[in-house]
Amino acid sequence: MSDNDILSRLDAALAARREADPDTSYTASLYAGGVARIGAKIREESEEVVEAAAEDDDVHLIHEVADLWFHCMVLLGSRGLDSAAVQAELGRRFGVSGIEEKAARPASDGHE
Ligand SMILES: N=c1c2ncn([C@@H]3O[C@H](COP(=O)(O)OP(=O)(O)OP(=O)(O)O)[C@@H](O)[C@H]3O)c2ncn1[C@@H]1O[C@H](COP(=O)(O)O)[C@@H](O)[C@H]1O
Repeated sequence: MSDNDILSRLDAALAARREADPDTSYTASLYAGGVARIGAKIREESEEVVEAAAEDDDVHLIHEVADLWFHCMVLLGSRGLDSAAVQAELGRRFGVSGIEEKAARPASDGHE
């Protein structure tokens, strides 16, 4: 099994946690707190990623990015989505220059 399979395995685990007890599942406790709680964790973990990036400790950086990915996956799970949807979007973008893609966006596109 490749390391990439961990994302789909984790997707399945996170989906199963929708029925779990928040007292025994960290994921279920995040779901119970909704976007406010999950979003707060994503902000916190994002900050920790940036702080780790300023250090010369690759293991710490990888640990913090894993925390951030995990909490983003929980956010997707809370909406009934999963990492496969994000991988599909990255696949759609693959090979398209970010500079060219942004220049081709319609003027009405609200994304920055
Ligand atoms: N991959 C993860 C995972 N990554 C991080 N975390 C938790 O995320 C939390 C992060 O907490 P904190 O912010 O307090 O910790 P921190 O920011 O790393 O702390 P410091 O860096 O400041 O020391 C910790 O409780 C971690 O255990 C995770 N919790 C669960 N999973 C996966 O989710 C599955 C389901 O977990 P449960 O829902 O708990 O059963 C597990 O089997 C795992 O596969």
